[in-house]
Amino acid sequence: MIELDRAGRSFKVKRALVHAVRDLSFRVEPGEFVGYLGPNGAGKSTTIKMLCGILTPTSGRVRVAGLDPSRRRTTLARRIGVVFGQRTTLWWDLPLKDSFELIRLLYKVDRKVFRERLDELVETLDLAEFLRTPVRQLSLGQRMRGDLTAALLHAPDVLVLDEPTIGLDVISKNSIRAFLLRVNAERGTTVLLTTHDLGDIERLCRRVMVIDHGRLAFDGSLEQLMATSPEETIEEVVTRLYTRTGQ
Ligand SMILES: Nc1ncnc2c1ncn2[C@@H]1O[C@H](COP(=O)(O)OP(=O)(O)OP(=O)(O)O)[C@@H](O)[C@H]1O
Repeated sequence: MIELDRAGRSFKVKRALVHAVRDLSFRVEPGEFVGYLGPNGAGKSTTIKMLCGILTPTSGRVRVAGLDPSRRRTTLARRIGVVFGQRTTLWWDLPLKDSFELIRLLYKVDRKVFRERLDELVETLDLAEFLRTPVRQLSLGQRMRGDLTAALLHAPDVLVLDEPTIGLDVISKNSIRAFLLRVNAERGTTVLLTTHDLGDIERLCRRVMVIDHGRLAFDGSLEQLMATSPEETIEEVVTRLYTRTGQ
């Protein structure tokens, strides 16, 4: 579903070249739920931007659902849903339901199918009482549930989440985590999740990839990650991994 083959992305900053992602190769199969970890500046957002077609790789190859994201961005948009926890993709001044209707029109989703999907998402994410509220008046947790709904209305095969639980309280976090597990289990949606919250990883991800300095530093199951140092907590294991690769 996701395939990177020696993908790289560099940026020219003044006269220097910053290698945000180097020689990155991995595959994510349909239905997997993968955590994508790494310290600040490791290259996670750059990877995600290449997956959505926002950034073109400067070397190597990226494929999502068999498509080259930067060349087939419009076609890919129908297969992928993306949530950036740090900023909304909803229309700031519009009531939530109007944002959803605009998404229906943009993706040309059949009215009846849309209604059914929206009803289900609104019920699961408990959004009914906020549908008429402008996005700018929503709390962070309410807004995040709105963003998740928006990302799933066109029933994508792949869901890419960039810090979807950032700033949320424990209750909101737990409800979003339960929702994501359900989407993955019931719809078979492939999920790639970037987070600094290791609770997200423990609760959600069967597989974990760690990137540092643009390179893959670990790729394996959560059990394998923990088995690298059985006495340690996940925070300790990840800290050690970040420190080691950061040297
Ligand atoms: N547009 C850009 N121009 C120049 N350098 C960039 C650009 N985007 C990212 N970088 C650099 O690439 C590296 C990787 O950045 P990226 O945003 O992918 O990291 P990240 O893992 O998402 O970090 P964080 O956890 O802090 O969000 C950093 O050194 C960053 O400064």
